[in-house]
Amino acid sequence: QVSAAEKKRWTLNDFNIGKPLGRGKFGHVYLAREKRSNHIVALKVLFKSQLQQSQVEHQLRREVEIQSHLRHPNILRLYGYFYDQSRVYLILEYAARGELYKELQKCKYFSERRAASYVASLARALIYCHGKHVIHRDIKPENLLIGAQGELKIADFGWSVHTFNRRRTMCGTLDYLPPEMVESVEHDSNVDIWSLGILCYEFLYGVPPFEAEKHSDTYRRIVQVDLKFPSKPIVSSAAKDLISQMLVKDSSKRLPLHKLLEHPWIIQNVDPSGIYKC
Ligand SMILES: COCCOc1ccc2cc1OCC(=O)N(C)CCCNCc1c[nH]c3ncnc(c13)N2
Repeated sequence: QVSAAEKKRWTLNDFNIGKPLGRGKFGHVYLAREKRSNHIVALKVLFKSQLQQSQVEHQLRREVEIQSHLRHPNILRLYGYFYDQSRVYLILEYAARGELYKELQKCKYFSERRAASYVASLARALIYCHGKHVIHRDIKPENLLIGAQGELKIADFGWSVHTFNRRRTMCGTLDYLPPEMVESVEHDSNVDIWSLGILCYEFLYGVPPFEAEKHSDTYRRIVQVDLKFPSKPIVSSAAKDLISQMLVKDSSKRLPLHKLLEHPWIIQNVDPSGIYKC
């Protein structure tokens, strides 16, 4: 069902623009208030010229289409969009505590309770997405935001499988790609289990498991699943067990997401309070 917000033809005049919230590859994000309802939102402004240059406009259209139908507490809402002659505007839910990667940088690494709570939220969001045949949400830290109650929000529209070539063209990090993607074979929703395992490791150790100086070394470490657990910081064997069950080369043997939610480390550590210190 299409809500009233989605049917309406929005224009820039409907909003008071506030402080900038950050800048991404294709544009800036601003805090904004919709004048009639006084509703606070985030407004992402994308330049058509840049979208055309990178040939991503049709992909953005499809991702906006997908995103506008997703309703989950851990997926950032897209309320609507509009455009003028030079820009595309996305009207988004505002995440009051900002970007997760900045939190991770500040804390260096998270406590096991905080890491387990985030991993459980992401698993629930991914189960929801897979139920709607949406896979490969780009769940690296840069695309995760924190809401006012400390809850995690996936902000990136999870450029779906069609943007696989985006990975090859956009020189983004390989760190989160599973073997079947770096080896360019077809992949399914199990890629998200791998990426979540990478993220769980990075929450606990502060760095992704296969990080290396050169792309070629990261590539080799991924395809060989060269998984090592440093002695510092001290991490429970339950956490290592979970990560080891997710970072498995054979995608059909990775721990299914609903099983992850029953794993002892998740059961023992999830802290729904959302109040975390470093
Ligand atoms: C094609 O685009 C798809 C949608 O992508 C985004 C939607 C919303 C976003 C960020 C998005 O992409 C990443 C990006 O632009 N940056 C990394 C720069 C801005 C960082 N956000 C900062 C931020 C703070 N409180 C927020 N509440 C809601 N959204 C936010 C933010 N940002």
